[in-house]
Amino acid sequence: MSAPGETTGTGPLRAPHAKAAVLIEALPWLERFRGRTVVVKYGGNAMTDESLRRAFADDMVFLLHAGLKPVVVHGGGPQINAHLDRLGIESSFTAGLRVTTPEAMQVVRMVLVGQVNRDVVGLINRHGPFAVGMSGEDAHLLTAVRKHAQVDGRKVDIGQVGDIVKVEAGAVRALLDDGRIPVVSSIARGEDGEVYNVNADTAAAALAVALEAEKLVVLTDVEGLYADWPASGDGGAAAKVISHITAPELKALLPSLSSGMAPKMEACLTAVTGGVPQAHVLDGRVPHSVLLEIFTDEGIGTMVSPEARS
Ligand SMILES: Nc1ncnc2c1ncn2[C@@H]1O[C@H](COP(=O)(O)OP(=O)(O)O)[C@@H](O)[C@H]1O
Ligand SMILES: CC(=O)N[C@@H](CCC(=O)OP(=O)(O)O)C(=O)O
Repeated sequence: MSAPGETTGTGPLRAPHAKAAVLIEALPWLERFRGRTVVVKYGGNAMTDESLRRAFADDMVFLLHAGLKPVVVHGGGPQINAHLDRLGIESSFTAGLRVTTPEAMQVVRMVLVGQVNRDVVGLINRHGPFAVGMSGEDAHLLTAVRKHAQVDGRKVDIGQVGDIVKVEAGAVRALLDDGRIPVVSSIARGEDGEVYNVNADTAAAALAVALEAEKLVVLTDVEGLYADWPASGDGGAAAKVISHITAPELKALLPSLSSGMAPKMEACLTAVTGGVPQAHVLDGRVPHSVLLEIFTDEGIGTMVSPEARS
């Protein structure tokens, strides 16, 4: 590692200027986002590599020190799958949502709240006393009702999966005002006394709307929304990522989307139609993708905006 002021790479004169240019490029974005809330959905598929996990935690602490108010909503689909497998419990998905039996619900809650949430909080807190973990059940943060999936125009029962009907974000706001980073698991309470499994993209969007966030950032394991999925699904040279899509365009595209992308893009649509100025789907496999998106001129991944950019 080089000491401050030392030069590396392309030459003794250019390197410091290039570094200064990177910092200065961030200035308008620092001015724009200072004091603003950014909700970051951290998908289970983007959590598998240790160095990427550390880079993610660095990014959240960087945002905090830069004067933004980051809120993390995490997933953990692959981690839940692994635990269900170990227990010999079968799991299946309908329209991108886990069919959640009462038995599976216990595992979902245990893995998200007891394992993944703790891991994310621990990673961030290597930097200091910043992250505070919460389940969506805590302080009535997320209230849900039982959801049914729509398959070919039919309502299909998918068990204890919830649709969020109410967000009481007071506890999250209090943490933000105290300079903390709330880390939220996507479990919701029901007014019927049940506990519900909520897709983490959906939970992040609902929270972004309730907090009047400036941005929703969704980290996943692809570059963004591919136009010609599944043909471009290997991410090869021919893969075409949609860099910008408006809410009306996305609404028209939604019925054709499959698997995990369906709830993800629906969440982006919910966010921007609910008043969040921008939602982004980014590649969580790229180190520091959140910082690149927020603080550099060329956006990455797929951006969803309410209307066309002027
Ligand atoms: N049009 C599309 N563009 C990109 N990925 C898509 C598309 N349609 C389906 N997918 C799939 O959706 C996945 C992301 O959803 P998911 O697995 O639920 O991720 P996460 O755990 O990050 O929420 C991608 O890895 C890809 O396999
Ligand atoms: C209803 C539903 O599908 N819930 C998800 C919750 C976790 C999640 O969304 O995790 P990712 O973001 O990693 O996909 C599940 O049980 O897998």
